[in-house]
Amino acid sequence: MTQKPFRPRRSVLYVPALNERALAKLAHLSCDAVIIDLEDAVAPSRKDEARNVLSTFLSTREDDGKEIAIRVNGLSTPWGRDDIALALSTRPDAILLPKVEAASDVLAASRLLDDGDPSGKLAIWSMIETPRGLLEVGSIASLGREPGSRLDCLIAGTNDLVKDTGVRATADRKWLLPWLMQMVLAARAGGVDILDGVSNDFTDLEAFAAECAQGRDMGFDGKTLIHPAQIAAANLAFSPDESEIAEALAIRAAFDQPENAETNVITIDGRMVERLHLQQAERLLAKAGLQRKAT
Ligand SMILES: CC(C)(COP(=O)(O)OP(=O)(O)OC[C@H]1O[C@@H](n2cnc3c(N)ncnc32)[C@H](O)[C@@H]1OP(=O)(O)O)[C@@H](O)C(=O)NCCC(=O)NCCSC(=O)C[C@H](O)C(=O)O
Ligand SMILES: [Mg+2]
Repeated sequence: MTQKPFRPRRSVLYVPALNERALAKLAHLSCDAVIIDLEDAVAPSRKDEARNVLSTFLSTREDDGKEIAIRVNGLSTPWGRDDIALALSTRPDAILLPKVEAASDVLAASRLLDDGDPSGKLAIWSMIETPRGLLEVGSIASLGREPGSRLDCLIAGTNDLVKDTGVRATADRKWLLPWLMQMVLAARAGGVDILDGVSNDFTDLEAFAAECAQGRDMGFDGKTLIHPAQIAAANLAFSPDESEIAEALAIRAAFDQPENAETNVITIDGRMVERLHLQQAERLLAKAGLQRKAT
């Protein structure tokens, strides 16, 4: 299977599609990706207006390297198909499907994209935010391993999960943690990225930094954000630090030695290092922008 090119998704900012002032700010923000929301951030009476604003924004913006996803409305709503048509005409990098409950939801959206985007460049990201979606997360994520699959990323929707399950949203997220770990596991099995849910209090940056650190330690690739004030902490938490980079470079250098070419277990600074650690090191170095040059 060919490896997908690495895209950093440390900080992924939601912006309501109707908020022109916020859209105009995006070019100056240092988030890795943006999700422009046509779903929950837009009232039902304003969906058409939001699509128009978004269309103008996407057709006039200059590419600044950020990944752009459009969060469409669900296909069972009156707006989902028009949102997908908009995505096909404006060509973001991805559409984000809300409230995905089964692999068939992703496949249905993928079929709608096939006619307008036969090359399969438009990726699909999927929210996991309902009890059913959570129970099906393994089969949803496993689509990522299907040849030609558009599924590229899962996103935890913790607000909807709290609403639908009745768990209390505590600062330490203790009731959500088992479900979040389930999502991480499913994403790894399916070979897709997984992003942590949002933190609604955008004024308590200390608590936010702690939540980012928790998400990083749980294995998330990045965090979804609601406010520009949250970008710096997410970028910091989900970037490898200097000592991790140094250690990974040492592992790469050790396995590059000709005498280790046929060796799977070596010692570095008194610690056992296996080839599996080399894979881990290469993934970390890719995150730090230090991937090996193609030969
Ligand atoms: C939460 C907000 C409504 C707060 O907005 P505001 O009161 O305007 O905040 P500030 O005055 O502090 O804003 C300062 C300037 O920053 C700009 N800004 C604010 N938010 C954004 C943003 N997201 N992207 C870009 N720029 C932003 C403001 O425009 C101010 O600039 P200026 O006007 O020039 O002074 C607001 O932050 C917001 O709307 N956030 C996103 C909300 C959203 O999209 N929600 C839906 C997605 S979250 C979700 O659904 C999760 C999931 O589905 C689940 O279930 O968990
Ligand atoms: Mg939601």
